[in-house]
Amino acid sequence: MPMLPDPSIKYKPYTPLNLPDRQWPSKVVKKAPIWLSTDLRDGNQALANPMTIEQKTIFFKTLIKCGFKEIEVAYPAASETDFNFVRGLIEQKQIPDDVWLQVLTPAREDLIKRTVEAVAGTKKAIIHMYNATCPCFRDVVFRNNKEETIALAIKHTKIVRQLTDECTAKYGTQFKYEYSPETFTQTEPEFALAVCEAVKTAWGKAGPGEDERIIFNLPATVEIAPPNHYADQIENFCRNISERENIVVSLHPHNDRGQGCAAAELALMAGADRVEGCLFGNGERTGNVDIVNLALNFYTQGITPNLDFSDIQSVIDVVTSCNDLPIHPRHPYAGELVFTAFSGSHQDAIKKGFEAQRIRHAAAEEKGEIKYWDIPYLPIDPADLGCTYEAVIRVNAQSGKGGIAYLIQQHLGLDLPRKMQIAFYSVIQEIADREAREMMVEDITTAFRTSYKFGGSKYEGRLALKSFKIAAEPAIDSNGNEDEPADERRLFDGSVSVDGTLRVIHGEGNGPLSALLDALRTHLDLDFTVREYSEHSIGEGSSVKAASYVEIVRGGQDVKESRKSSESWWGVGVDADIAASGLRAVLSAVNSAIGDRVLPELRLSVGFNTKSGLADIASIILNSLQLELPRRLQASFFETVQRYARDRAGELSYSDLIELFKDTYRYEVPETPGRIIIKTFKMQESGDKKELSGEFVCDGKSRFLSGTGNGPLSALLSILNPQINGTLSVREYSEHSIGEGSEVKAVSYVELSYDVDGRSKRETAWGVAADTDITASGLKAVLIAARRLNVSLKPVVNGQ
Ligand SMILES: CC(=O)SCCNC(=O)CCNC(=O)[C@H](O)C(C)(C)COP(=O)(O)OP(=O)(O)OC[C@H]1O[C@@H](n2cnc3c(N)ncnc32)[C@H](O)[C@@H]1OP(=O)(O)O
Ligand SMILES: CC(C)C(=O)C(=O)O
Repeated sequence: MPMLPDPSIKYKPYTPLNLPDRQWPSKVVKKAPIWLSTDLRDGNQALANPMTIEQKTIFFKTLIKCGFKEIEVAYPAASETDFNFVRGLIEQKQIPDDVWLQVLTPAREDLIKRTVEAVAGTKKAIIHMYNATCPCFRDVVFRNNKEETIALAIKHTKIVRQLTDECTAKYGTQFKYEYSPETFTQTEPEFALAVCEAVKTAWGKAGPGEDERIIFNLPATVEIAPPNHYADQIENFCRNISERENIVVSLHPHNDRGQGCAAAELALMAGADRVEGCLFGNGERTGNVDIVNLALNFYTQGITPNLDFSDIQSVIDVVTSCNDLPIHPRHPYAGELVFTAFSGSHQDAIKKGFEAQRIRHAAAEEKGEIKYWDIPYLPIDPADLGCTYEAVIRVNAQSGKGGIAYLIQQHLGLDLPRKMQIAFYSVIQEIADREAREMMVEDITTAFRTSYKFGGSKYEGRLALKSFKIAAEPAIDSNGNEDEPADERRLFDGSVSVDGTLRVIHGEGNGPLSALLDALRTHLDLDFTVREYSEHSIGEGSSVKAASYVEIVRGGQDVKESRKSSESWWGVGVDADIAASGLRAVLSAVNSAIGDRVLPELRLSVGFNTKSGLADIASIILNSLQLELPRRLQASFFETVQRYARDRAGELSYSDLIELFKDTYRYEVPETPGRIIIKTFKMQESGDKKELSGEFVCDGKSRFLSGTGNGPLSALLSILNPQINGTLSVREYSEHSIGEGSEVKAVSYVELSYDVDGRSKRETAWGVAADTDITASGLKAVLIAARRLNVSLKPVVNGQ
């Protein structure tokens, strides 16, 4: 059957109340009402499979935990289950002293008796009696006229009074009485008032004390009108019922028009004191009013709701399992999608909102002001309900850069610059479109790591920084201006893995990044310049790290061109050292830029292009012996290599080169009896100095010698210098480890200079040595350098 073109031939509109002086529209509710949960009665009676005693017990405990002080637990006359459940609660003393047990009964003597019996012995009980008062029910269900309806209510109220008085006398149970004219909203307003006046008189003991007041529960049993009509009806009732102070006006909205919450809120403005409803809106048909929704509406107005949903998920779990009904994903406050934004503009606003709020809160904190929650699209802080921000932003093809950047910030701690957000957004968009699915956080972080070669060896790109040193040297002041100090130039010396092979590279620039780019240009033929750079810190205290972001463009363009260039690549780097984070960011961007481009191979070049030749030879030593030669040693060895190659007409293989290195520096070559050998040694503290003592063999003669210095090397020189003609001193020293775990060794590089009186030229030589003991490696390196300098020993006097 189609819908009617003119529904007025079938449905009557509601009759508005003539209340021209209504006050409620300008009232503001400033405190939460008394709440009654009727989950275990109205909610339960609406279930296909009403709850078992076990389920009701679990639910009851949850309601107590949420803070309900009035709970309608059953319709005890309806079933053994309900009756026994109530008895169980009482007999097992499961009811806190401040909680009222409410039970429902129709206006029938036998059923009232059974109901009072159910609660006998409990501390506090509310007997809730109802009978139908509206014309349709009067005529159709009860076939009673108005007088008979009032008489029924009076008679059974008196029965309730008598039975409860007897129960109080016998068991000490304290009673309140609640009466519901069903369905209030469809009852003539003056008749609803007349019935309630009659019931109040019949009850005979309503007073102004908190526990003396009679409860008139005014149900919108079926929601048949807009919420303003309910508010008018409630205001009219409150204004016209006598002894208002002796009455609790209670609301019992249903949700047939989907306006249960609105009706309750307007009716509270109209003067009601109490609300009956169910968690998440279970109940007959479309349900009772949702108390969680109402309570949290109060909360988000800054009003304490007197109910606690700070672990809303545990409440959802109990309610859904006991009711065996799901909660809609869009259900206010509780649905799994209600704190989630998929769409780009929402995500962007939320991200900006969090940033702005952080700043606002910091300022408010300083001024001792309230830190108000004010985030676009999020009326409540999910954390207040025990939810995480995890699901606030979820990404699909409708999402924008802001949301994606938010997730990167949340999960990787990176605050991407705006232009990089745009660049990464297109990466995600492409995947989301192609795969036509939601992008989970892990999809996004993995795409980020893969795109920017970020996050450890697993994501390493074709170029990866292995070690580096940045040195400063004064720049030549081209202006010749002596008043201002000249800027310093930066020298980059480092090793970079290039497609798995270690390469030693050197470069110079105004700063570390341009020095690295210069090194890439020189050694790998990669020409890029930085167009944008930014950085921020991650974390605090000793664990603080720097995150750097760079945008590079092709080199060889002038500033104007490079500013306009539409082709650019972004990179990111994180490191405890800020220079390292910037260098990593450059390599990350370069990795994107080079794609599959073939890079110049590592070759043995001993020609006159010293910059790359020197580095290539250092790279070969690094790859074969794992030795990271200091810059000056590279230069020194390079000269040796060039001489060697010249003597052999340029013929030099990789293995020749390695042998040449070992031979030159006596590296990993068994010690041959030299002019000075250390056989055994001991280091010990001597005041704030170090004392070295040991057995030395000088020109084949064993000597026990000792000396002190600031460290082992100066202590050794203090031993050697008195034995030789001239003076040895350390010009440069460095060390690093090679190998891993128990195989780890220290390698020391020492450059000694040798001054001999009468010789105009000071001689220098390098020594390289490795040992599992770092002191021994340093001492050995000194002795190798000394032997290479051909120091002449003084003659031995008296065995000394
Ligand atoms: C709006 C609400 O939610 S009201 C609460 C509704 N909840 C329930 O009905 C759940 C529990 N109900 C039950 O278990 C049963 O209906 C019982 C035990 C109360 C009564 O069962 P029965 O005696 O078999 O009667 P039945 O279920 O047919 O109820 C209808 C009878 O009760 C009468 N009745 C209905 N409401 C009331 C009332 N509030 N006061 C007095 N009598 C009433 C009807 O007029 C009808 O009487 P009739 O048999 O003389 O025509
Ligand atoms: C018993 C009454 C209050 C009721 O449940 C209703 O009218 O919906």
